[in-house]
Amino acid sequence: MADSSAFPTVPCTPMATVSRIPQRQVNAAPTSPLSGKLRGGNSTNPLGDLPLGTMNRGAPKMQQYQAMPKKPAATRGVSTTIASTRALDVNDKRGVSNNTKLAAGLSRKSSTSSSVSGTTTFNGGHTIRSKSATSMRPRQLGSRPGSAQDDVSSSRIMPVSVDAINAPWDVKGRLDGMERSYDMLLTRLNETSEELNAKVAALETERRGSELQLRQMEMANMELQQELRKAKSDMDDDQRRARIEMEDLERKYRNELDEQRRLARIKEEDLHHEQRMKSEELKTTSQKTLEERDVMHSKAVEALQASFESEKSVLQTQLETQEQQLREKYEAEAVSLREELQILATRLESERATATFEVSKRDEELKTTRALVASTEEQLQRQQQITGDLETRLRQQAESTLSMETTKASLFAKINELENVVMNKDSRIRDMEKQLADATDAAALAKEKLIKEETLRRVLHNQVQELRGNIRVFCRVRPPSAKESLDVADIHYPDKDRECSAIELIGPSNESALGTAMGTVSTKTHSFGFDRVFSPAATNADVFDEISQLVQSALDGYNVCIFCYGQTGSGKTFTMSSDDGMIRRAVDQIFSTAEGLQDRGWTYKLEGQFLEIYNETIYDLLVESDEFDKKKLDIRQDIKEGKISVPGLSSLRLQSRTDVADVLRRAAKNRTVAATKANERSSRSHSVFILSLHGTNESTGEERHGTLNLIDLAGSERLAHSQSKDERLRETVAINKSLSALREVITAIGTKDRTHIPYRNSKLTYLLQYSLGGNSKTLMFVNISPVKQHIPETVNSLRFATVVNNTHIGPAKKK
Ligand SMILES: Nc1ncnc2c1ncn2[C@@H]1O[C@H](COP(=O)(O)OP(=O)(O)OP(=O)(O)O)[C@@H](O)[C@H]1O
Repeated sequence: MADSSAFPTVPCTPMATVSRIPQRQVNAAPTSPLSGKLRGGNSTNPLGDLPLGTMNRGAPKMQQYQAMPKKPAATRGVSTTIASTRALDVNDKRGVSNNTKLAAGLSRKSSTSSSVSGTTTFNGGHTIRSKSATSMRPRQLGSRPGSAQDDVSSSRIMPVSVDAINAPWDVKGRLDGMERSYDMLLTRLNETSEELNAKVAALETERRGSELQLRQMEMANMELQQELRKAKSDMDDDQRRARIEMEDLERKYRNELDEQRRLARIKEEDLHHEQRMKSEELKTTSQKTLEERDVMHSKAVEALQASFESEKSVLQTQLETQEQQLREKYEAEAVSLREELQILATRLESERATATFEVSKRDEELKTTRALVASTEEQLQRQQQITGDLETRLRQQAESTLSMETTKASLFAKINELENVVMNKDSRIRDMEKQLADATDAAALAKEKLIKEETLRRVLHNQVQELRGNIRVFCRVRPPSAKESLDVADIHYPDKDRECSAIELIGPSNESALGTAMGTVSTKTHSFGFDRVFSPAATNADVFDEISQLVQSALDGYNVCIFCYGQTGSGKTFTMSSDDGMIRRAVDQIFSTAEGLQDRGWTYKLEGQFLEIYNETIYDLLVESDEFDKKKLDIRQDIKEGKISVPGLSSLRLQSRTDVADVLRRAAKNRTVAATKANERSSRSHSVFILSLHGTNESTGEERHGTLNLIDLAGSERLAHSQSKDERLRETVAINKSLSALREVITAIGTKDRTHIPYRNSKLTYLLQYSLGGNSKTLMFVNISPVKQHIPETVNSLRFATVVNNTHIGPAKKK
């Protein structure tokens, strides 16, 4: 039996190959190269490797077999049956390349075996002839134990020997021999499969050569056919001639033939008679012989039949066993194949899934690409449309350009005309411009002259003031706040469009006894005149414009004293110490002018001091905050030098506007600290900013010493009105004392007899001794409130201001 390992796994692909093999090739497997491959894939076919030559050589062997000494027909018949079964087996296996087909082949084999392969007839010469026997291979018939291997190794033909055919009726031995041959063939099959492949290739080459030869032969055939046609026509001619001759001869010999026939018929009848007689005799003899032989043959057939039956049953059993084994093997193989198939299917499924995924991905990409293509096409269409529109517009543009060219030409003509007109007009305009320029120059000259005259007027006015020696007084009325808007005093500015020096205050109603009896009410108008009156509309800039020349005097070496007088809340601090107040503006101007004077050789050194007089005590506003209030300062007079100093008072060098801003900030901070200690202290103290200027001229060697005192006085309310108590009372007394002293000093200065001027009555007057006493240019701001309720205080302030304004202090001197 063939080893199970001899059945290699049939791959899937060869199955497909098999299914494509034409049926003709399957049946004629040994001669087909494809069947060779098929055999290579199915090693269970022991005859599958028989080469073409071997198979072809089967015919002579068959003839040899037929020519062999006759065996008992029954024996040969059995061998033939087995051989034909094998042959069928081989053919079936060759034709079936998968398990299913193999199983079908096996079942077919079985049925074939049981029907004793085709027709078995007994001929007179005891020869068994069958269809299977004629188609089977002689080598199978001749296989026997011991000789098979040599035969296979020496040749692929199974040798057929007469001895084998005449071998004794050892069916088992013969079967064993056949099985061994079968095994050897199987082994050989594996060995020769490669050779077969090579041979198949060679056969293929041979086939191609044969095809070539066939084509050549076809060509030759065609030539031959042509010759044949020619020969045929020649032959037709000859035939015609021969027929005529034949007919002649026929006619000639017909009579002779008829005669001969008649004679032969007579002779035949004689012979027939004789033959019938002899035949009767022979028939009788033969009948006897045949009957004897029939009896003998019947016995032999019966014996053969019995032996055949037993052998058949043995074979049947073996066949079934083989079939069972094969079935099991094939089933196992089928299972493994199925598993393999399953694995392949799984793999295929996963590959299909991957492929599906890939396909879907590609689909997505395709969709995206299509969408992209669609959008691109859309864009292209849009672009084309735009291009079309643009072309249309271009055409329209070209047309309009053409028409514009025409228009342009006509316009050029018009332009030329207009240019001529314009040129004429230009010359007229130039004339007019010249006239205008002349007029403007004249106006500028007139304005300049006017300004100069105004300046001159002011200078002269100042000179007159200086000659008169008066302290100048500026009156400033602050605007009412939102709260005060319903209680505003009736204030008039009678010369607001001219000198701006008069102010009228309409007092409260007065009802006299007579007036009451008469039923009349009188109001008093308080009229005052000062150097300048500023209405609520005036800004600090407007105010500073009027005092800038006075500030300039400090650079020229004069002592300048500017102070603000007025009741609490009348606008003193706003005028003097606010961000754009007189201190800031005066210092700015001094720095600007000093910088301008550098060209003329002047260098200025500036120093600042800031003090506060509160309750007749002097405080340094430029010390550190924690030092404030700790240092007590006093005033010292240097009669020789003619100046007042405060020893220990901080004096800061001011080199820039920033330094001045720092000084003001520090002073404001200290005043805030002081305010927490004494409520509303800032209103109830005098603050004095002292700017000392020392100028030297390198070119001329001149020196100038000037002082600018900017003073924000405490509120000037009268004691009777203040209703103050305790500390507040003390403050008020101190304030009134210093302000009274100021009044007294100014009054004393204004008198003709100046023997005693009470400067030392207060710290304020003592400090301002040289600023008030004739060696100074002094300016007093009288700040007044616009509130009706404050009219009495306002009138009081204005009266004091009038006194000051009328005071003659003599001309100031340069130092
Ligand atoms: N010309 C002005 N224009 C606008 N507001 C002003 C003007 N003058 C004063 N004020 C405002 O009036 C209020 C009182 O002014 P300010 O503090 O200067 O008065 P004061 O006389 O210095 O008072 P005190 O004696 O208490 O220091 C402030 O709010 C100030 O801003």
